[in-house]
Amino acid sequence: MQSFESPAACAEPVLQVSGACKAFPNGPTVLDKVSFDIEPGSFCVLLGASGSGKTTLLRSVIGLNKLDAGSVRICGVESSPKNLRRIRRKVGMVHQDFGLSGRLTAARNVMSGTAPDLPIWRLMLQAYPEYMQRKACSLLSRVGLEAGHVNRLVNGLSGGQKQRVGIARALINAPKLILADEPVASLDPQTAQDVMHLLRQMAKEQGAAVLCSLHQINLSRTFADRIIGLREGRIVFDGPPGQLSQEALSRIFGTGRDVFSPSMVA
Ligand SMILES: Nc1ncnc2c1ncn2[C@@H]1O[C@H](COP(=O)(O)OP(=O)(O)OP(=O)(O)O)[C@@H](O)[C@H]1O
Repeated sequence: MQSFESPAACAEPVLQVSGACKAFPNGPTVLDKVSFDIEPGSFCVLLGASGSGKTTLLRSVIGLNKLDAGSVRICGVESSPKNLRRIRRKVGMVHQDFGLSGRLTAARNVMSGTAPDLPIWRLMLQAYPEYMQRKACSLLSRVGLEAGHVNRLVNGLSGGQKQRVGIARALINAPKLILADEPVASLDPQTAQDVMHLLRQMAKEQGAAVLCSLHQINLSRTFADRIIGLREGRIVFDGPPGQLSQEALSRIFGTGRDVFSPSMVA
């Protein structure tokens, strides 16, 4: 089996999801035999309506939800409790609600992304090595945060600025895979476009694959290399954006009245 330390790590698929099944106690099946691989560097959108299982799938990939059946491998290593620390070093996360500490500065939030590699005392004292501070500043500059905001508390930043910080934090460990859960859901349409563009550009630059959940059809078409359509926990479409026909959209979203509501189109 390939180890993370090997220079050739991740020549195989970055992510392999195999027969993933999940149901919550007394609830319906949320993931139903979900299987797919993601190749290095690919920008893959997980497209589905609310409740289709996108968040559950992303949480299962990183081991936050335990699967009832099936497996997840990241760079060939099984995502299991005993491997969790190693796995998380290879994965960056971008959250819908940014997942930042509002009372910490932008730079400190970015450095907190190095948690799996730092001794706990450094995290508690917020005592980050100088090279890490330089790296955080460099990333914040690359994601377009103005220099004057680097040492500002995140609470004082706009939504778009916060998500730039979130992307910089996801990148600080040079991940092979970025998991982004509805990363632009709370942003206005123009900022959503800008942030999606940035996420794609930064991931491509760094050679990271992305699995990004979205419910906006236009954003998926614009930014994805590949779209996986999820409906009621099943994959009902898997292909490039050019193949996302009206019929495929009906499979993903059904034919209900709100299928093509304006809120889906960013
Ligand atoms: N911890 C939980 N306990 C019970 N049911 C849950 C739990 N988490 C999710 N669910 C249920 O699983 C289903 C899928 O939820 P999930 O959040 O994965 O969907 P989603 O596609 O991400 O939706 P959204 O776009 O609204 O975030 C929903 O019916 C939800 O109510």
